[in-house]
Amino acid sequence: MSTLILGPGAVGRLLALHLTDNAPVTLIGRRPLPRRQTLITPVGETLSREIESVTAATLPDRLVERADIVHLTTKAYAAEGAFEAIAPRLAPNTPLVLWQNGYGVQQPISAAWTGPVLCASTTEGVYLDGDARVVHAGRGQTVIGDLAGRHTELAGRIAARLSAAGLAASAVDDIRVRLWRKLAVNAAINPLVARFRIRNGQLRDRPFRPMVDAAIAEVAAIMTAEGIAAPEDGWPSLVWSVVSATANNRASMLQDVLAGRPTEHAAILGPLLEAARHHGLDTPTLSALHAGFTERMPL
Ligand SMILES: NC(=O)C1=CN([C@@H]2O[C@H](COP(=O)(O)OP(=O)(O)OC[C@H]3O[C@@H](n4cnc5c(N)ncnc54)[C@H](OP(=O)(O)O)[C@@H]3O)[C@@H](O)[C@H]2O)C=CC1
Ligand SMILES: CC(C)(CO)C(=O)C(=O)O
Repeated sequence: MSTLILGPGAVGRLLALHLTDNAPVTLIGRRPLPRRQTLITPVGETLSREIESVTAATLPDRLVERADIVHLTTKAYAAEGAFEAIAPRLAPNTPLVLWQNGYGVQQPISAAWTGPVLCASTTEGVYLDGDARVVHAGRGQTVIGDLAGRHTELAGRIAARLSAAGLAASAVDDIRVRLWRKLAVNAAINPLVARFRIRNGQLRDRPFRPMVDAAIAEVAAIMTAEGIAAPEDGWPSLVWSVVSATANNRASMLQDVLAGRPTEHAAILGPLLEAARHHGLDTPTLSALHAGFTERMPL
């Protein structure tokens, strides 16, 4: 049996380099990658492995036939298109794990795919350094579950496989809540730091602090309406503690903007705005941030 990893970016290669010692792994990307891939661990050690890399067009039948799991590790905006390119060739009961941030692809792909669809939410921190190196900047935790709570045992097996490979993971029965909570924090931080091209910690200063507070208030109202319980100390405390803990970070959305790549604003702000519309809530701050990404309007 073998593992297919669709989307050979930072998360995809982190998984590949950890899982390859226990089972054959293939990376599927948009272009061939060097076979020899190197991981820089959080303590600065290097670990190199030979990993087969193909594209959807060159993916051989022998690998599709043997695949017992697909990890989908593209950005949210690319996930559905990437999966559609290989889905017709997979056995219809092949388990799929979605690693995207936000809540943009989890529902449509869960509804469309015939096999079990698990969602992963991770706090691992990882980035690419060229085509042959991936830097594991910070260890995190991954939680895995499916939206309907029908595949708990499978989620447990996948989490155990990841943990055995060195990536701490556990199965959960409330993955929807976990994804929304992460989205809530990302929505209060990422669009603002990307819009103003600042590090996370600068949000604590004027003129940004009131903007974060306004975003948090809107996010909190949406979470309440969606039935997502607030964290014990409240949303402001959670968001400001993440800002402090990541003060020196250039958040992922800012890195995308600086690199001229598309951002994941639709997967992060989109579901919040849709929920706000559904519940009749006003979202001037989140709407202006969303419009800034989609229409290039001033905030
Ligand atoms: N990096 C991190 O620390 C964390 C990331 N996440 C989430 O994980 C997801 C992946 O992030 P990350 O790994 O950083 O993103 P990257 O941009 O590093 O990787 C995405 C990969 O997907 C590839 N890709 C795009 N389209 C296709 C396609 N049609 N077929 C196959 N491959 C494709 C890209 O290829 P190409 O090089 O050709 O563009 C790239 O290799 C995101 O949703 C992110 O928010 C969550 C927590 C932490
Ligand atoms: C929490 C935060 C904002 C840390 O930078 C993050 O998850 C990201 O960069 O996407």
